[in-house]
Amino acid sequence: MNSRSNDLLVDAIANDGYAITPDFLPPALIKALADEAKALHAQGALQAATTGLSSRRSADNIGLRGDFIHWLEDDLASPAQQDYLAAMRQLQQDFNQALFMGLFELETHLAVYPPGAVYRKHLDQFQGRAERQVSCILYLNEDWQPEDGGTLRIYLNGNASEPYMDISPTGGTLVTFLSGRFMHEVMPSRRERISLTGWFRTRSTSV
Ligand SMILES: O=C(O)CCC(=O)C(=O)O
Ligand SMILES: [Fe+2]
Repeated sequence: MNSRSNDLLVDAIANDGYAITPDFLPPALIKALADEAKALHAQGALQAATTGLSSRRSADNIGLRGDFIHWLEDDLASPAQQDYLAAMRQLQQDFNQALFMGLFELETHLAVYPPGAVYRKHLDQFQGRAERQVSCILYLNEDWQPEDGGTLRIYLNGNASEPYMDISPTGGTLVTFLSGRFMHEVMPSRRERISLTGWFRTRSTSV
């Protein structure tokens, strides 16, 4: 990835609040990250994701959010994960230099959505806690076809159900958007759907 593509991304965030960047990372790296997610899933090492601040999935939670996740830790990162983290550090620096965003750290997890799983309409900032500033979703799916479904639906006008835009989770595509501005939703897919999702944060604003 070159800095010119980051320039376009940063400009799009400044102008529109979101950016869609195909081929953010090279295909070999995307494949390595996808293989790691699949291996973790096969080992049963992924945890059922939860919503809000709770850490346990309840029966009705699964209808809200059906993915399985693995949080990345800097000191345990594989070489492929380190390459991803380095690209994200560069992006963080570019955001801070161009837009004075004061981004301070990245929290990130792998996510596997089994066929049919969804993540219902939500905002990535938890109520009363504004540290998550920019949501960054990198898709890891090879040969995703339109009929596979699994689009990310981003609502463009607050809580209103229209207008919206649908983005296919094609491997290598990075979607970034302002975490506090856009409600969004993961639609069901007929294939397993894999991603690496990160949030750039500012320092805690909660008291
Ligand atoms: O995977 C996606 O397209 C979006 C995931 C998401 O909204 C989240 O993890 O908060
Ligand atoms: Fe989200």
